[in-house]
Formats: sequence, C-alpha cells, structure tokens
Amino acid sequence: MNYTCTLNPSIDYIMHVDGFEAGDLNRATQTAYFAGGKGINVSRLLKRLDVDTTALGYIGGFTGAFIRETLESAGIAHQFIEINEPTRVNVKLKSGTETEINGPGPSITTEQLALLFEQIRSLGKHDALVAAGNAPGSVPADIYARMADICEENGTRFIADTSSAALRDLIGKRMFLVKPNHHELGELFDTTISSIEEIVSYARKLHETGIDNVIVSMGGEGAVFVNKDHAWKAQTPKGTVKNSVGAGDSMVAGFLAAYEKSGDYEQAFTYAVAAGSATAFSDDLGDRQYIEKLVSQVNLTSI
Ligand SMILES: Nc1ncnc2c1ncn2[C@@H]1O[C@H](COP(=O)(O)OP(=O)(O)O)[C@@H](O)[C@H]1O
Ligand SMILES: O=P(O)(O)OC[C@H]1O[C@](O)(COP(=O)(O)O)[C@@H](O)[C@@H]1O
Repeated sequence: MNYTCTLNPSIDYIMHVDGFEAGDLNRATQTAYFAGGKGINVSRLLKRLDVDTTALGYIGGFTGAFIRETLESAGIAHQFIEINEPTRVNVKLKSGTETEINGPGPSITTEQLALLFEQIRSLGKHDALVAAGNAPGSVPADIYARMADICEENGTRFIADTSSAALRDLIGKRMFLVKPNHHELGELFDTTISSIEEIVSYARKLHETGIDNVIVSMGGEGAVFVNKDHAWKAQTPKGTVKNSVGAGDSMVAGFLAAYEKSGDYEQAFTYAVAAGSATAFSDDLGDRQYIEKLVSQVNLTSI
C-alpha cells in the first residue's frame, strides 16, 4: 500500500482578484476551496490515476472535517489523527501573478506524535511512504529524518517532498525519490542556481547521498531527472496556467503511478511532467484524461 503523510494539511482558499492593491479593499471575482497539503494532493491525484493510498497526518476542527469529507467522497482511505485545533487555511491569491500565504498550522502534542510513529512503524517492505509538506513548529525538526530511519529499518520505500530545511535533515538517508524545485535545490546547497548544468550537477550530488531518483522541477521551464543510469531534461507542454498550486505534488504522484505500472524511469518522468502541467493548466488538480493527452507533448533530452 502507498501511504502519504501530511503533518500540516490545509484548505487551499483560491481567490481571483483583478488588479489586487495591497492596503486597499479588494473584492474577489471568483473563489474556490480545495482540500490541500502536499501528501493529500498526492493521494488525491493518485486516486485519479487508479492508485490507492491511505492518507496519514493530523486534522482538526471544521477545516479538518472538510478535508476528511473531501477524501471520503473521492473514495480515498485515511487514518488521520484527530487534534483539537483546526487545520490551517492557506490563501492563494491570483491576480496576474500567484501569491501564496500559508498558515503556520496547529500544535501537535507528544501523544499525537507517538500515535503517528506507531502507524509508521507498522508499515512494511511492500509499502511506500510519501512524507510531504511543511511540519508545524511544534513537532521536532528531525521528524522526517526519524521517519526515514524507520522506513529504512522496515524496508519501506521513502519519498520526501519538503522544504529545503527539512530536506537538509534528510541528507544521508536512503530515499526512493525527492522532488525539490530549483530554488529549494539552491537553498539546500547554500547557493543560487542559474543554469541547467548547475541543476544537473547539484541533482547528481543529491543522488550520491543515497537518493535513488532526484527530480528538480522548474515551473514552466520544465524539470530535470537524475538517477544512477539516466539524466534527462524535460520540456513542459504549452498551455494556459490556471492554478499551479499542487503542480509539484502532481509530479510526485504522476511519477509514482507511472513507475508502479511500468517499472520504467523514462515513462515515469514523462508522466510526472505531464501531471504537473495538467495541474498547472487546471483549476483543481489535473485529471487522468488531460494528463494522458499532455504526455505526447513532453520532450525528454539526455543531458
Ligand atoms: N507554468 C507552467 N507551465 C507548464 N508546466 C508547469 C508550469 N508550472 C508548473 N508546471 C509543471 O509542474 C511541475 C512542477 O512545478 P513547480 O512549480 O516547479 O513545482 P512546485 O510547486 O513544487 O514548486 C513542473 O516541472 C512542470 O511540469
Ligand atoms: O506544507 P507547505 O510547505 O506549507 O505547503 C502547503 C501547500 O502546498 C500545496 O500542497 C501545494 O504544493 P505544490 O504547489 O508545491 O505542489 C498546497 O496544497 C498547500 O497549500
């Protein structure tokens, strides 16, 4: 079974505002709510690709209830741990450019933390765990590193999609996949990355620390893939961006779904890029039909 873990889920509140002016009264022309947070997005997209997951993590209050109901109505299994404080709301402001304001999230107690670790310890060698997103301030900074150690002991495949700070703590851990964007990759190595050659070189460094597959995403500029046998750059399909929130999570889900079906890295990376773009060109996450239509427009070149 594939598990996703979202320590800090969110309701993503999308607001379209024409000509946004800071410090003024602005009125939105269109709004939407989505159940979000990186692991939850991975579960939601995998379901659209007919891959079952169980979503783990913390939810609370009326916002947490919305997330639970959204997953249940989509037929996604979950074993959320209920907490007292409400799940956060992240504001995504669309006004020509995309501005995001993500909440800090609720506090997690020591008991609630122990419950999550019990769940993770019960995973075995036929399972995979996608640990994704920002950790609330109340949890220990090395939480993902501890999860990675448990997964290594139990032979569970571990995938991380986190900020550069959390990824730094994971360096040296055995992982199947990581997907930083190029800004996060630069932060990880305390540098500013300005060329494809630098991206490939730092992605290789990351791979050499014990990560089987490294995808570095670059928004509309495409993505780079590095593993022991391959290094590719992908061009993205062309389209009109509607809402790129969840594009990175869609890449992770697309890669896992296609790799699970084909065992082939070229197909998995191509599908990952198509999934990211399908989401960027949709109001919500991309759907299967759209992703498959975009696959033929993704070009890989060996680098
Ligand atoms: N403007 C865009 N045009 C086409 N594809 C996009 C665009 N933005 C994102 N994508 C797709 O989604 C992937 C992930 O996007 P990115 O913004 O790099 O991730 P993250 O949200 O994690 O920062 C990209 O590699 C690309 O395939
Ligand atoms: O946990 P973080 O880093 O605050 O990010 C949470 C946000 O990331 C998202 O999962 C989207 O992530 P991506 O755009 O990187 O795919 C949103 O649903 C959510 O609001």
